[in-house]
Amino acid sequence: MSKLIDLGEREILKQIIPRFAEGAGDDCAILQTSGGHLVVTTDPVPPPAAAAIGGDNDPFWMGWLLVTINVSDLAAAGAVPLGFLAAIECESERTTESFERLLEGIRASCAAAQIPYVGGNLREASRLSAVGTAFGICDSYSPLTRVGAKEGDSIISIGQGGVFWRDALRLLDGKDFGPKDSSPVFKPISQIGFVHCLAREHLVRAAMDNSDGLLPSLNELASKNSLGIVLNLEALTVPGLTAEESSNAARYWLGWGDWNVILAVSPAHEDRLFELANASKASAHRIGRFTAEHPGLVTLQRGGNTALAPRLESERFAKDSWMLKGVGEYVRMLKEVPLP
Ligand SMILES: Nc1ncnc2c1ncn2[C@@H]1O[C@H](COP(=O)(O)OP(=O)(O)O)[C@@H](O)[C@H]1O
Ligand SMILES: Cc1ncc(C[n+]2csc(CCOP(=O)(O)OP(=O)(O)O)c2C)c(N)n1
Ligand SMILES: [Mg+2]
Repeated sequence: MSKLIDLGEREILKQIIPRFAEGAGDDCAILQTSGGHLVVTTDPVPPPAAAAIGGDNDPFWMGWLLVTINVSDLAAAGAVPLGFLAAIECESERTTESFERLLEGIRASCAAAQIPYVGGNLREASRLSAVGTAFGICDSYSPLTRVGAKEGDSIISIGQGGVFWRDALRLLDGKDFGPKDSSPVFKPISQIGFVHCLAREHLVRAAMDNSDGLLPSLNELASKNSLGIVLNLEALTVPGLTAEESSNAARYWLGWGDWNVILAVSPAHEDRLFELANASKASAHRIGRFTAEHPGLVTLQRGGNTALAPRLESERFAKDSWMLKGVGEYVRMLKEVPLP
């Protein structure tokens, strides 16, 4: 009898789930209604980096992250947010003050994402955990999915990369990283405010959020679209780096934590996309392109040097998952993966 760990999360989602659920396999479920497409997603919150890396156990950060994780999937679908629900399990001995900090985090993150916090569930348990559900709508246009990229399309990140690991590594080294309120280590922000503007104008061929990290997301896009991807490491710049840090800029982009949406965009639509991004003060970066060569694979390029992208997975139910060993193992991998 085989076990889930023999398959790993990706194979479970590929081989088992589709036999039971319709339409699984994208960032959101999509339901057609008379008023457009309803877009729905649900995800639990892991131990927030605020605690795991920042050593700050205020439940506010967990509430904040719960919303960002879910809303980021809505952003990837190009949806406009409609409502958020939180199913919370909590110890009966927890103070009301601590419980309210969790709710304050949810409320503040919902306000930042402009999504109303409209309900959820509450029951007692031996430890605090929460699962979010977010609803959105694409009224007069189709939701974005991971499939649809064409050879020659540009890969554009909506959202700045690398800031999470710039700050996280400073924190782990005991250095100053600025105010908690403006760092994605504590207050990660999704791209929900902007991606729908692009979807509405049909400027995007495929999209996915980078919640598992940039490299796994690019691998998934390459695989789902049967195309190769070339990631241009020189395009992966990070603001505010010291001279010492600047040689690691590309590396900082590769891990999870920045909550960006990665797009496939026809070169014909790029000018309009950057025009809209400027007008909305959204951050957009052309970081690579889709190719017909090496379908399913991601190649890293720096000048004339190229190399196959290393494995930097956050796969659940996997024997080699860093999640079994803790975030320190991920930090080690991120610092050590060989790059051209
Ligand atoms: N228990 C489940 N039942 C049905 N579909 C599922 C289940 N777990 C995951 N899926 C589907 O598999 C896909 C991938 O899930 P997941 O990795 O959680 O996506 P994301 O990383 O965007 O949160 C999604 O389409 C999701 O709806
Ligand atoms: C502030 C913060 N940012 C990022 C992380 C890391 N992180 C949060 S959710 C997640 C897994 C991916 O999330 P999602 O794709 O939404 O869920 P899943 O695929 O596990 O269902 C990771 C690696 C963290 N723990 N804390
Ligand atoms: Mg999920």
